[in-house]
Amino acid sequence: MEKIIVRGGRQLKGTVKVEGAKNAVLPVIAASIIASEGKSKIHEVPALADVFTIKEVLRNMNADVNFKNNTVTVDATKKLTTEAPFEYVRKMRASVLVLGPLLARYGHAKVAMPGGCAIGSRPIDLHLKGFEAMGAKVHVGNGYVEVYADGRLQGAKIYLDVPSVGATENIMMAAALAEGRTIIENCAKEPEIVDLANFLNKMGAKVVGAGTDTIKIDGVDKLHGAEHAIIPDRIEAGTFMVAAAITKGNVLIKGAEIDHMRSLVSKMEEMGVIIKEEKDGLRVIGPKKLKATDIKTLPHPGFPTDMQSQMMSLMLNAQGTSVITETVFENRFMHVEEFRRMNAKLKIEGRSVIVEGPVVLQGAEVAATDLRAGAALILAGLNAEGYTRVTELKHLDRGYVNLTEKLAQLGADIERVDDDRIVVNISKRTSIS
Ligand SMILES: CC(=O)N[C@H]1[C@@H](OP(=O)(O)OP(=O)(O)OC[C@H]2O[C@@H](n3ccc(=O)[nH]c3=O)[C@H](O)[C@@H]2O)O[C@H](CO)[C@@H](O)[C@@H]1O
Ligand SMILES: C=C(OP(=O)(O)O)C(=O)O
Repeated sequence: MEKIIVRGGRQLKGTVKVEGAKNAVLPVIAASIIASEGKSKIHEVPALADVFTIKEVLRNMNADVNFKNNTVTVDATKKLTTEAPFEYVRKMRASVLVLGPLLARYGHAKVAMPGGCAIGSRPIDLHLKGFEAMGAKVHVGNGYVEVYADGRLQGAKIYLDVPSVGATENIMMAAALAEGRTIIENCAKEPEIVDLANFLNKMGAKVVGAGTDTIKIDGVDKLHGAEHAIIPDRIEAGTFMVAAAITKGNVLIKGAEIDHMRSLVSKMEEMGVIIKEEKDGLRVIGPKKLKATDIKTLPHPGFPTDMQSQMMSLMLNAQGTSVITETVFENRFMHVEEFRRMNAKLKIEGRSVIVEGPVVLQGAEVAATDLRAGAALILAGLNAEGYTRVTELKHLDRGYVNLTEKLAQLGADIERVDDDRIVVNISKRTSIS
């Protein structure tokens, strides 16, 4: 079995470069299939398992997709098929993002219905409600969702009950070719929404308001391929920020975009972490003692749910009681049990977790319950006694490129092994002073 083995106690120092954002690249690649003319060239693409999955989804539909040197080229000018089977959606829920583009271009799309996952039930009712408002018919059956329209979709006013990232993206892409104006109210405001809108506009779409809570899209007749560079991954950047802070280290995170991470930066500063803006990124310096704080996950610009478990690792090292409240996903505390295996003092109360710190974490064999939980357990291992062995790495590989190598370059004692070797001589950590 593959696992990552971390021995705690090393201070991280040096520079690490952030990859392009997973949550931006997936919708952008999906959007590229709306183009009936010309190729799209997408730069700063991270070599993630999810990127390979979306590439296979598109190839399976008859698009030409190539991925080389962090650039993806898509030629979708041939007639595409309009189906994404379960084998892809099972691997990655974001496969549902082809619904909007296919519906816009062909008036038909059929995609396996995504189930729930380790963080919640994750319905797609708001995506479908948006399509229906634009005149599409929706049929759900036999594990598939099928959407179809007679003729062009019609622009509509759509209010989202919750500012769903995926629903905003799917509706924005469908509306790009609709007749007339679509207005999405209470939409998501994440930086990845802005990146998608920028890409669509380069393709010839007319999208305004991305990054605010109302987006207006004036439909056009067709879109063409475009060239675009993906924004930096704010969650990968945040993960390295926590790694620096937890090890009392000093790390320059190149490419980290402070404007995308204000809530995280301010919470980490509250905990005593020093964060300095430099020309090409953020320098993060861990304090001798971390202070406890509270966080509540919220849609952007609130605190991101995708940083919740990593913050739990940091809080376990802080002086005093911290409280984490998860409001975005109803079940994103699976990692609590794994942290407990490492001697963490955590109490779940409804949608909150009470974190008692500081605690001397002990290395243990733990499983990544989702991709961010995997990262959080590695972070905890960086300052734990002895060896932490993290399994279920398929989750981690969906969202992080070479995390082991990058942390090792910063000085962590970490390796990824592909066998069942038992680590003997479990040494005590060298203390981080
Ligand atoms: C590929 C990608 O970009 N993934 C991100 C995206 O996921 P994703 O787009 O799936 O997340 P959403 O913003 O849609 O989900 C937010 C909340 O809305 C609910 N909901 C969503 C859609 C819907 O039709 N009905 C409904 O009730 C969800 O169950 C969840 O409770 O945003 C999440 C919230 O920031 C992040 O954690 C994910 O990393
Ligand atoms: C939950 C996440 O992603 P996804 O929506 O792709 O599952 C994440 O990136 O933390």
